[in-house]
Amino acid sequence: MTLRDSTRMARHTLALSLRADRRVTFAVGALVMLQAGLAAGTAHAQRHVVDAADAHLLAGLLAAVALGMLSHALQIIGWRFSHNLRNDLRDRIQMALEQEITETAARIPTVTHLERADFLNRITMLRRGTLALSKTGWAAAHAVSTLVGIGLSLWLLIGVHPALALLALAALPILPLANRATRLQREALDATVEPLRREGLLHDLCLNPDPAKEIWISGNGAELDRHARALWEEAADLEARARLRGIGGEIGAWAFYYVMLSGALLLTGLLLARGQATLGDVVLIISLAGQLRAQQQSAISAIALVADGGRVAEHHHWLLGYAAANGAHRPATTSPVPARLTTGIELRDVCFAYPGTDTPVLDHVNLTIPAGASLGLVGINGAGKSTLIKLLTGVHRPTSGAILVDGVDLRDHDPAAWAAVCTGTLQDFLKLQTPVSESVGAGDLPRIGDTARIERALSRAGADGIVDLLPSGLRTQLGRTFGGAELSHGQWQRIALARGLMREAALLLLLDEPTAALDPQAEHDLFELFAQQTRDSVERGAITVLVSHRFSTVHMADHIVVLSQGRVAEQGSHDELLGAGGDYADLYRTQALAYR
Ligand SMILES: Nc1ncnc2c1ncn2[C@@H]1O[C@H](COP(=O)(O)OP(=O)(O)OP(=O)(O)O)[C@@H](O)[C@H]1O
Repeated sequence: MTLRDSTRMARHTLALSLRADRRVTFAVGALVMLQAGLAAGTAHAQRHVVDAADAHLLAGLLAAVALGMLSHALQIIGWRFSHNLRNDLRDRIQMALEQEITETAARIPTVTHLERADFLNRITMLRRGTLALSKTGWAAAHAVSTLVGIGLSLWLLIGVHPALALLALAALPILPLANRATRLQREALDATVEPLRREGLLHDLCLNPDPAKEIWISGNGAELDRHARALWEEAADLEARARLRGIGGEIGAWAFYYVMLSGALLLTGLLLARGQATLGDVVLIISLAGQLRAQQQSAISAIALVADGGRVAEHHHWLLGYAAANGAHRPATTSPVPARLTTGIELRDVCFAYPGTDTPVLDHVNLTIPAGASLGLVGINGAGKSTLIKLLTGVHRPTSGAILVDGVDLRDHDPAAWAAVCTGTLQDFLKLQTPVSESVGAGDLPRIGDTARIERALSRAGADGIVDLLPSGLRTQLGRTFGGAELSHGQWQRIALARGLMREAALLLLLDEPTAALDPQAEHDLFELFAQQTRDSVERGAITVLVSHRFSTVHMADHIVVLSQGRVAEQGSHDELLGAGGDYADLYRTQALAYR
């Protein structure tokens, strides 16, 4: 944390406050600054009330009472107003910050960062700290106002006796200790991020219907709960100990302050006894001593809040740096995505390792998919098929090597523009719990209301029969979470497939085991349909890539690639691979025998 982080965040949050409501921001600013003079004004008036009464000056007494009342009333009313308005602004600043964080993370191309534990930890620390961030600007304004107020109180104290200025210095040791207390708390909060993320995940497992079924059968619920509770207790314990350590130091410093305050009162008593101070001065000291303590405490809290905002701002700074370094602010397109493919897609010496690992999942893959062709990808579990699909969509980028689209590196295309011409269904598809029309239409958001297209997609995915059985057809709410109709896993998969078929003019159709829950004949029929559509879309040069463990389906593809441990083990047409007599031929014959 640096002073620069704190200042930058204070300026940024005040700018957000202005953006949220200009007039209220200025009004609150004026009220906060007014507070500085009102405390001294009240004490000053009290002194004159006593001195005027002592001297039997009725006019002076009335004027001092009126001034004191006005000053005190403005102080209380101003504080109430500014406090409520500031809370409202703070909520709006916090919302704007949350939005900024989400948008910054969403602008980072690929999803690689979402699979990095350090990124997820940072984002969690940042999101847990948005309240602290949102307070930074107004805390800084409040600190300035109270410091001015302390200055005015001191000026009045010095007027009675210069030694009384020491009362202001007596609070100084509290400042670093209060700062230390918030630092310890923030460090504890940051240190508990990972255990609390684990705890949340474990509890979600028990509350989410899909994993909850397996947990029920395995009888692991109580154990998971115990484990989650232990993680929570560990985190709560760490935070509580940090709070106690912080408070311990502060108590000592406040004790010192009260010793000094007693000394100030004693000194004023002595001055009064010697006739060097008036009764009004004694009242002034008593009043200011109370006010000064409140002002000092307020200034210390405000400064500690600004410092805490600076600590969280360090995570904010990290996120902006990460986003900038990873292309979130790069000019959108260096090369426009073609409207049609003419040569096709080439993987040139592509290697890939998942973030945080060194193991190559794809190892020097060289492969050409001609425009207008269908590609079948086969290989045992873990061979790298889904990873290859993810690289083709731009969800991840090759660690080395390149993917060329009509000869242009995929990195040179705007990731969003490339994603807009890709479609398909992935292995871990979404079960969108919305009305059927939206669950399918979401595959092509601009056409979410195009009923004819939705019906066409459902029919191509063989899901029209499912909708016919639903009580309100396309308007039927899906999923139990909102009291809708529940589907079987295979039916959900057909809906997901229909969603993937919404983009009729896509250049790349990716099907990663899209029909694993369907019987082999249904999968065969569907892929026959897709292969035919690929051939029909010859003028767009669209490519279809299918991952499947069923050779009876894959054999229809124009080109087949066998992946083994991230490498291309064999490739060619079905006939070429059968003729080669390698692993593909063996596995094809084994499956053919099994289905005979
Ligand atoms: N998000 C990830 N982070 C780290 N490693 C991963 C990740 N996803 C997959 N892997 C690893 O990459 C390798 C290839 O996985 P991939 O999902 O591409 O295989 P696959 O051929 O599609 O397998 P399957 O037939 O089981 O779907 C596996 O060894 C897996 O452990």
